[in-house]
Amino acid sequence: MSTLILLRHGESQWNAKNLFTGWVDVDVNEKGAAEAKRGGELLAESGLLPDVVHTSVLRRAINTAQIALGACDRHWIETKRSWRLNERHYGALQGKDKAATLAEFGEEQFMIWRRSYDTPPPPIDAGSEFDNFSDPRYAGVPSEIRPRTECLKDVLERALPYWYDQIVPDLRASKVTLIAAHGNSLRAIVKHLDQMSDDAVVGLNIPTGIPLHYDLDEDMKPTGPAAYLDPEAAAASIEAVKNQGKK
Ligand SMILES: O=C(O)[C@@H](CO)OP(=O)(O)O
Repeated sequence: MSTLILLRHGESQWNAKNLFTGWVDVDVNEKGAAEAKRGGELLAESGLLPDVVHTSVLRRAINTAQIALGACDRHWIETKRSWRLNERHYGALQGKDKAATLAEFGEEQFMIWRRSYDTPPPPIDAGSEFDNFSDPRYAGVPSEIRPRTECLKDVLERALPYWYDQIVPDLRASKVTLIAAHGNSLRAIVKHLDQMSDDAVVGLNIPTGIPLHYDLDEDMKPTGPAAYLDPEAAAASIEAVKNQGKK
């Protein structure tokens, strides 16, 4: 059996401001750092001590992982990072206020952009303020696959090669494996693991900073339902994520 832990970054500066974030590299705020620390304490309390951590290349996931690992004395473990674990690229919505977007376009369009499986927001304009296309960290990503917007299906398609090539080998080697990533990149991974339908994943929201524990069999299938290490806090945070944008 293999142990996998998924951890969404703690609250970010833009989560708190209610802005669409995507590939914009904002950090966790004070509350987010506290959530990350608590996440690490939960790992220690549960005896789930990671042997390896995989993160995106965005600082809110990188710093959340480091704070959480520090809190359970595993700050020294092997670390791997990939753009394939990044948040969904939010296209032209990056930097926009969620409540203002909801008011301007209406709830149906807002929810299609936020949660539909296969409809991406409009692409971001090249050279606009929150366009990350030429950021040096993506220099090694072929330009034809470097996104200017993404739907969840696109995220799953770019995350799966990393899952199979980098994460599954660690799980097969019996390493307790932590993935520190983002609301939508983790939704894609959960969809894959739990074999959720395209319709069911619309209702899936991931709380900030609370480790989600999976036991996987040798076919990398969950042996039972995944469990949040603090179910009560997870339920409250899921509700808050769900209602973002609404006044
Ligand atoms: O703005 C974003 O990048 C994401 C995660 O914070 O938001 P949402 O939950 O609306 O997909």
